[in-house]
Parts: sequence; C-alpha cells; structure tokens
Amino acid sequence: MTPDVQASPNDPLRDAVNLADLEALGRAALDRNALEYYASGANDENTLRENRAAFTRARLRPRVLVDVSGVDTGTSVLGLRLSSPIGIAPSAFHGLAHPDAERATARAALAGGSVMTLSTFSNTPIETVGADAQGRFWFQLYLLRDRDLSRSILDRAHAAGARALVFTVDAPFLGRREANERHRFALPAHLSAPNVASRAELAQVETDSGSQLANYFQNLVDKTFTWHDLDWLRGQTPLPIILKGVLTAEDAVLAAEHGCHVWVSNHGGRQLDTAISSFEALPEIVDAVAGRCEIYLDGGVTRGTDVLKAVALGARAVFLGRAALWGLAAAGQPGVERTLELLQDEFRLAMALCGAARVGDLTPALVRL
Ligand SMILES: Cc1cc2nc3c(=O)[nH]c(=O)nc-3n(C[C@H](O)[C@H](O)[C@H](O)COP(=O)(O)O)c2cc1C
Ligand SMILES: CCCCCCC(=O)C(=O)O
Repeated sequence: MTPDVQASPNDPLRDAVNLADLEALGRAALDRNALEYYASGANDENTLRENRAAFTRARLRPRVLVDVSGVDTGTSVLGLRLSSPIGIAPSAFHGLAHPDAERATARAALAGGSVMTLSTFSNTPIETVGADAQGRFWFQLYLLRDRDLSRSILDRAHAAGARALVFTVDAPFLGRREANERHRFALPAHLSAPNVASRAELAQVETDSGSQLANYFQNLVDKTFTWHDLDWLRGQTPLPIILKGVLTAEDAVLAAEHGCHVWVSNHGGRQLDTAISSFEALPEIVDAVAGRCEIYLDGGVTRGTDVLKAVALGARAVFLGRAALWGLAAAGQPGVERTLELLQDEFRLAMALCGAARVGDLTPALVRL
C-alpha cells in the first residue's frame, strides 16, 4: 500500500525557520573551545545583550496602501551590487566551525549575492578565499607590529581581488572574554593563521594560564596607531578604507575627514563592556557624517526588522558576525547560504509590511526610537 503522505527526509537546514533555529544547530555542532570563543562577549556581556535589546526596543511606524507587489531588496556598497543590504562581518578562525572554513563562507557570500569580509586571522590564505569569493570580498586588517608584513598582506589582499580595506580600530588590546580565560582558549593544533603566523609561531607565545588569544594578539598587533598614521595607511593601498569600530559622532567626523568610510560596531560586545549598542550609536553618526561617506553597522543583527531599522536610520548595509558563524557550524556553505536567505526573506517581508518597495524608500520616519 502506498502511504498517503511521503515522509519528507529530515533536513534540519530547510526546517530552520529563523536564525535562532540555525544558531541552535550551530551551537550543537561545536566543541566547548570553539563555542565559547564564538559566543562570548567581554566581561559581564552587557553590550552583547544590549546590541539585541536596542533593536527590539525600537518600534516601527509602517505605512499602508503602497504597491508592494514587487519588493526589491537590492542595493550596493562602494559600487558593488548586493541582493540585499546584508553582508558578512570579519571573524577569525572559521576552521573552528567547519573544515571548509573561510572557503565555505566566501562561496556562500558569492552564491547569495552578498559580500564577505575576510579577517586577518583567517584559517585560510587570502588568495584561496579571493579565488572563491570572485570579487565579493573585503579584507579586514589588524595592523601588525611588523609593518613590512602588514604591507605585504595589503598587497596580497588587493591582488586577490578585495574591493575594500576594513581597518579595525576598536581593538588595540583584546577585550576579556572570561569563558576563554577560564577554559584557556587555544587554537587547536591543526589550525593556524596563515596570513600572519604558522602554528609553530603561535605556539611559541602560548603560556600555561588563561586564554591564549591575548598572547597571540599582544605578540602580533600594533597598539601605537593613531589618526596621524592614517595617511600612512592610505599610501599603502589603493582600496577604499573603512574604519570598523566607530561608536561616536566625534570619531565618525574624523573618519570622514580622513577620507574613510565608517563601520559602526562595538565588535559584537567583545571589547569594551558597557559600550553603547551599535544601533543606538547610529543616529548621531549618520547626523555627524552628513552624507560624506558610507556607513555600515554590525552587532546583534538577527531579524529582517533589524536590517530594516538600521537601513532606515542611515546604514548602507548591515553585517553578520556570529549569525554567519552559526550557519557555518551548522552545515558549512549551505548553512551560511541559508542564514543569508532567511534574513533576506524576512527583510523583504518587513519592507512590504512597512510599505517600502525599494531600499531607497526606507527613511527614518519608519522608526520610533
Ligand atoms: C568569533 C568572532 C571573531 C571575530 N573576529 C574578528 C576579527 O578577526 N576582526 C574584526 O574586525 N572583528 C572580529 N569580530 C567582530 C565581528 O566582526 C563583528 O563586529 C561582530 O561579531 C558583530 O556582532 P554580532 O556577532 O552580534 O553580529 C569577531 C567576532 C566574533 C564573534
Ligand atoms: C591573534 C588572534 C586574535 C584574533 C582576534 C579576533 C577578534 O577580533 C575577536 O573578536 O576574537
């Protein structure tokens, strides 16, 4: 006898209806070392929580009786067309999540018409990711104490097809992620940071107490860089420069005056605990910059309405940190693709329900803070 209903094969990715479902899948796939590294914020994690809470507090003021039969979520960042204003933020060590590591993330960004930001501390060399991303990638720089090495990394990123340089400015030191301290986070033996150091070089600075992140970082990253040095950086690359980690109008103005774009971020609550949420910082930065440069935002973005609120208030695009990592841990490239797809679908629906047919129709009047 033929059954009335064909049993559908169990596909956890397709069964996931939102990013929280993907997060649960991703968390379940990780060991403690990786999970704590990905999930942690600094200290009491106030800013980590506040990034989400700020989005939830803001209310929408939807408009009605608008033709939304054909909503277009498309936009562009620095001239690169995106299927929606959703990109992938830089995060170190994708090899902790999946054997395909940054290659899976890059391919998913390409497939989804998105853009990936590759961390200096990737587990995959720049050139390999560049080939997979086919121009849909930006490169994130941690300036190294070794300026010659920094210069060569910048040259490699440009040659590999990066479209922009994302210069992270909120981490002269790493914030203290206490779970990593408690359980002595260390990069597993099979992974390295090939853009900057071999596993053997990383091992040389490991100690027998606390998280090893601070040791790696202390050994490699420059802490002396100031606004005066930006002209030096500008001279090292023809790429547009985006300063990632700006949270105040004052610094946003300086960034624009130095010819840089602005990425509003508190590093996913991983650096200065009790720092303002990215979403709350956005309006003063948009005001201060007054259209002189593009503005991006990350921190706590997990819903289509988050994307809509940020874009309505002046962000050109938002970027996913942990959300992309959970998708990667859940299923590699298809997991990251599903993350992008679910969020884009939610964003499209939110636009329609707000009476916005084009990204350009999203204005601050839609949001009550
Ligand atoms: C595991 C992890 C590693 C990160 N590594 C980097 C990095 O290498 N460079 C960087 O600029 N930011 C890094 N970040 C910060 C992200 O780029 C981004 O600012 C943050 O994750 C956004 O918040 P969200 O995770 O709530 O989306 C990292 C974040 C996480 C969670
Ligand atoms: C030397 C490895 C440090 C990687 C730091 C990456 C990062 O920004 C993070 O938040 O973690």
